[in-house]
Amino acid sequence: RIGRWAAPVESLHNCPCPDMEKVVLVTGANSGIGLALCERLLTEDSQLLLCLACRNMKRAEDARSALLTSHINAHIDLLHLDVGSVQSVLTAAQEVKARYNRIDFLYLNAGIMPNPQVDVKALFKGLFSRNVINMFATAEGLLTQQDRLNSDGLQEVFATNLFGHFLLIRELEPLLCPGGQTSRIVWTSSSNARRSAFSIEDIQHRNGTEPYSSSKYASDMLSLALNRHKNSQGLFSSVICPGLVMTNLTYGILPSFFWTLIMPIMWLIRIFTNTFTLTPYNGAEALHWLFVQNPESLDPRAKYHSLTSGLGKNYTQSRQVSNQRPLLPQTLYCSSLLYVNLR
Ligand SMILES: NC(=O)C1=CN([C@@H]2O[C@H](COP(=O)(O)OP(=O)(O)OC[C@H]3O[C@@H](n4cnc5c(N)ncnc54)[C@H](OP(=O)(O)O)[C@@H]3O)[C@@H](O)[C@H]2O)C=CC1
Ligand SMILES: CC(C)=CCC[C@@H](C)[C@H]1CC[C@H]2C3=C(CC[C@]12C)[C@@]1(C)CCC(=O)C[C@@H]1CC3
Repeated sequence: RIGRWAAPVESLHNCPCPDMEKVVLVTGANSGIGLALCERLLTEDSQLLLCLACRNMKRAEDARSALLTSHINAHIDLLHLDVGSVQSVLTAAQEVKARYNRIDFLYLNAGIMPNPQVDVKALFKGLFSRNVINMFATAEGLLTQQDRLNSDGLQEVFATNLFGHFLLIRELEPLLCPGGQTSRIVWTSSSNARRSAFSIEDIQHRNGTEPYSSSKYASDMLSLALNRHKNSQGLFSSVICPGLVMTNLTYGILPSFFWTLIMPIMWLIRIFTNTFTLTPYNGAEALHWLFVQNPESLDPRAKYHSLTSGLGKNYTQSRQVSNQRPLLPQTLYCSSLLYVNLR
């Protein structure tokens, strides 16, 4: 399995899509940043074949209807995918292989942060420290989560944010870079990704209280490793950070009325950090920006940040992924392969 990447000719069948139409699959496409991305992609390219991969088909249908109101002739497919379930990923990948002959863009956007807790004491202490801007940009030291085991016996955050997506990539290998074309993978990571939250001895973050931060750091490292292994075959992986965005995920941290109350403060903070993108449209900036870039011009070690200035201007900035342990991407990649092959 490890050596399998190029598309066998016999897998190129039953394709409903004309040759020039880009096939784009987005996980977690029914709300927040994923849905905003879909809207922006359809505005950018009306010829797209867009596949919304979602765990809840009612929400997926609603998202498709919303997208079709502004893009009447858009080609939008739905796919049932619970990225946190091994069986669902395998079934969904089979379905994708039956429907399409290639994937041009795979946006790995679905993500969870279960039972988040804000450390109010650390927040107040941070407000009066020199580290205040960094604290607002990265939430360092502010957030913990309570993870649990899923029905596959994996930690839920690891399974959803990282492993399910890695398994999906592996299963979709035959559709990536067929016939020498390029394919792109884009991970929605986070400024909350922190090296110190990740341990190769505890990949699933069973024993800690920052599984979200850990899983996002791991996705940064996996993307690095994918680039090392697959760039020469035409597969390019990128990670983005959407900033702080008001979505269901953030409404799980603090209630929406509280966010509405402190909105003026957040606009003020935006002047100093630019990372308070706040709307899903703004947060999807880097995801959209990558769509229109030539992959060969991208830095494989970069993390692309969606930023919004105090005056509301959106832009994308690249910063280096922090990797102070050069062997980590490789080790994580091999460990993930092991997980996939042991499933
Ligand atoms: N909001 C923010 O400030 C930031 C968000 N991010 C990242 O952005 C990404 C999108 O999140 P955001 O838009 O904010 O939040 P949302 O909760 O609005 O979106 C998350 C999406 O992922 C889907 N999802 C969750 N679990 C699964 C699963 N097991 N299988 C399939 N789909 C699933 C959700 O589906 P459902 O509706 O069914 O729950 C939803 O569509 C996440 O990866 C998040 O970590 C990163 C940095 C900041
Ligand atoms: C006055 C004010 C803005 C109070 C809010 C304090 C905190 C709740 C936020 C400060 C920085 C935020 C942040 C996130 C969540 C909410 C904060 C901790 C994220 C962790 C959300 C998910 C991510 O992936 C990154 C975000 C970084 C910043």
